[in-house]
Amino acid sequence: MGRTLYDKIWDEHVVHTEEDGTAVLYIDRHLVHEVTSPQAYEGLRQAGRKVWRVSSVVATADHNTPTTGWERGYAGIADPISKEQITTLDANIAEFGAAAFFPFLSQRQGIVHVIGPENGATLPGMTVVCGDSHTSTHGAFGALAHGIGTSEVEHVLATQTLLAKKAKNLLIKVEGQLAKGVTAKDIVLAIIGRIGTAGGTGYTIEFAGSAIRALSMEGRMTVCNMAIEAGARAGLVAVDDKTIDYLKGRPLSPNGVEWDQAVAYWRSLHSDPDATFDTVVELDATKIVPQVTWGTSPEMVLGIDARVPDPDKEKDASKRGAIERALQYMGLEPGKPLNDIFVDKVFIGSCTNSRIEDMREAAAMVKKLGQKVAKNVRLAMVVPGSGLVKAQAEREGLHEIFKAAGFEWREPGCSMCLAMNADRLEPGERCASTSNRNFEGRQGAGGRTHLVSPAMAAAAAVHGHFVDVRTLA
Ligand SMILES: CC(C)[C@H](C(=O)O)[C@@H](O)C(=O)O
Ligand code: SF4
Repeated sequence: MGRTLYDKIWDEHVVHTEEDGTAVLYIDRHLVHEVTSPQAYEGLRQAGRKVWRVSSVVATADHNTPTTGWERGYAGIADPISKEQITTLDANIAEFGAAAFFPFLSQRQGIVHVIGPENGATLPGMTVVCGDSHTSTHGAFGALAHGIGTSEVEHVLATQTLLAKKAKNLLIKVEGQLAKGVTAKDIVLAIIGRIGTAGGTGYTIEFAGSAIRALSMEGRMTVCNMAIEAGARAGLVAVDDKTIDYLKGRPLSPNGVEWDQAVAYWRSLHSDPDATFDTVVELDATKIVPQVTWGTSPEMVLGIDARVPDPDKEKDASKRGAIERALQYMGLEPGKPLNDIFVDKVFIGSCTNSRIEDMREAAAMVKKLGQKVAKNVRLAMVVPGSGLVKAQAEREGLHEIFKAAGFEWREPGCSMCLAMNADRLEPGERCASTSNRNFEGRQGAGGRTHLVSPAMAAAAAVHGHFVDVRTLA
């Protein structure tokens, strides 16, 4: 019987399965950041344990790092708790070791889900874990990657294994060509709009179809990044030439004979033609329009040509209540066209959309519009996902386009994706954001988040309100 890509990677890594289905899974790559690792290392220390396979660990500081003031070094980290988390990671890696460590201020530092792939730390067929829910991102490389909790971080550090139960297989097929201006972010928001934030619960999602094949690796990472917002712990895309080309020559990628052997294996990393999925969902890419979230969950999303929903039209009482609460929090009136929503801040960044292609997409929109950030927008910021992305963008002159238009060009990190560092929304502020979560208070207490693509965020910054980027071509 044919196997899915998920089945194949799972089978390769199972060490043992209990009668109730609980499996011991071997872990190839462990990505570590400063938020979810301190207690795990402390646990090892107290038990007198070492890290089982130091060469599997790749670490960086990202959530708490400031995006300004790097010239002041560690003194530039204003918040004492942030500073402590960052220095604790430094000390833990110094004591326990890692294959690679990109600390605060280093040139390769960045968001863990950006630096993993760009350094070749994420390879096809691997099991990848990180104490972070957006680890699903790495599934874009045909790796089985998912987030784990702090106690599991300790377990993996100590044993190189994870206890897990196999999920079901969900195939999401997106067929057809995207319209101009419609991007990977719009695909994944449209998927979540369709299946809901619980649609993928209990599944590993494989994203397939011609629209997914046509995406760059960056685009595939954007899609897999938000698999977790669709309820699935892991998302996958089959390996193809793009995957292999992306990885060639990366610092931690294999080379020489090992590269050839690896590529031969990687080419088997796709679902067999006769593989069966527990559930199949199909989307027509030609019908996807630029998406904007209007509420406080990623599933509260509509095309830019829509209006804010009217709770009175919802028959289901609990859904009606959810819409009412969301609209109240978001300060929105039913029936308002989405393109009449004005924003106070714009954030282009996060592990969803801070790679070089996202920077290019946003810069191209700013350049095309040829105007400055609108007067009503208090702050428009672009935060590259890593030091390497920043350097590449600067080589291409993208920072000059942003700065000339009035955007701030910052140092890499999670930044305003979540309020764990100095970048945040003030109560009541409304933000066009390229991140992945729009929960209440996510970007700061009382802050209002609208999730969009980089092109949509750039256009909102210049116009001061949302606009359909398809009309700007
Ligand atoms: C801080 C971390 C544990 C968290 C996560 O797991 O995703 C964060 O990255 C987020 O995006 O909410
Ligand atoms: S950028 Fe945002 S979603 Fe991604 S790891 Fe950082 S906080 Fe989490």
